[in-house]
Amino acid sequence: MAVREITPNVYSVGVVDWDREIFDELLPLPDGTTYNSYLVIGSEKTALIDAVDSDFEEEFITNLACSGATGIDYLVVNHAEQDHSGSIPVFLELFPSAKIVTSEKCKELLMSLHFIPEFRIIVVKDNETLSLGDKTLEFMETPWAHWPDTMLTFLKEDGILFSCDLFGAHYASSSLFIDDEHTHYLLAKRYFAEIMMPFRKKVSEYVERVSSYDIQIIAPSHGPMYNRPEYILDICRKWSSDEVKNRVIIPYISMHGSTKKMVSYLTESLIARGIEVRPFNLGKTDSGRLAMELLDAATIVIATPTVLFGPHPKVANIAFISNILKPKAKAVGIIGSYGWGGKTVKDLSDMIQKLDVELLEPVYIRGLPNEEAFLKLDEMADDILNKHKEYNIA
Ligand SMILES: Cc1cc2nc3c(=O)[nH]c(=O)nc-3n(C[C@H](O)[C@H](O)[C@H](O)COP(=O)(O)O)c2cc1C
Repeated sequence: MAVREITPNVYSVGVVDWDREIFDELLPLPDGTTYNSYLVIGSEKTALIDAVDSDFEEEFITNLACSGATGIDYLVVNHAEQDHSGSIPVFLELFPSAKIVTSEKCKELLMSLHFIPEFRIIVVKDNETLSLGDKTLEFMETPWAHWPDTMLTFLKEDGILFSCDLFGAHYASSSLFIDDEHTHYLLAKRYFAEIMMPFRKKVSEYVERVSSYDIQIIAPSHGPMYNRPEYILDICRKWSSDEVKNRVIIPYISMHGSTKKMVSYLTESLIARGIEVRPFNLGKTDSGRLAMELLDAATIVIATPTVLFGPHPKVANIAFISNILKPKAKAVGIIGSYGWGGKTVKDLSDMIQKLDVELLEPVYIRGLPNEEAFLKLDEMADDILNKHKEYNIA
């Protein structure tokens, strides 16, 4: 991506990864991503904010050469993850007098992840400032958004918050700023659900903290920048709250149709009670879409047949992922079908121990669902409705 000016003497020098389809070998990227890097040229010193993935170091170095900067004194590293830090070793070779400016925790990580020598690193603390002459950088420690090392950098004179992974979105775009908030919304939601949901209490704290600053632009490390910061601050405030919707999601697998009949029946039964429902066939759904729904649903009903004495592996995988993503749901139900025996309900309950949820009475039946099974599913729907009324959402 070409070097572009954001405000006088502040440039975007990052790269676009149009083709990336998966992140962390786990998260589908329907719209690619970007690795953003920003150059701040002060009257006395020049700082680069974050670097890019090592796959793009050639393009990155070309961007720096085209930026017009005569030298770079500091590389501010907000976060040590390799998609931002992978090109740091090459950068340090090309700019032998540049120093890395980062948090104590990030220093440890950079030294172990990239063997960066300690003498090249300056550690800064929360609220510390660094003068570049007519421009001043202020650092805010924000651990666990989403690694323990993370910090944000605020360029005071221009009101630009370099927010690293916080407020990001995986969105390959040639636009510097968001051109369509509607299109962006779902990508930001997917990103938040996959990356920030487990740390939403921290995110909530950080949203309030940065809201007290006079921010004109938020410049994240993935996706376009925000020249209307309140848009992303407002939605992150909502996503990081405890607020849930009168909605049930049903991740399911069915090999031969019995569990699917139960899912279809429960879906209709919930709709008849005025509850929104979203069944997810785990044979087809991408995990990011499911994560997005996990951000809103008050209840999760996991539906699986028994396979080799336990839940179907695709369902077990989603139960495991839900357990670590820590969605906001307040209740969980288990339904499904077995042939001769096993411990599916117990195994699944054990897999979601980290979730602070009420467990509904399971409906786990032998073979095809009969009238009695359908009555039990109606009872589960009644139970869900009552709970949603208790939560004041139905
Ligand atoms: C590969 C395979 C393994 C199975 N293992 C078990 C098992 O360990 N215990 C059991 O009760 N049923 C087992 N079953 C039977 C299914 O749980 C049963 O047929 C169920 O009704 C299938 O539900 P579905 O139609 O939703 O796929 C197994 C079925 C298959 C295909």
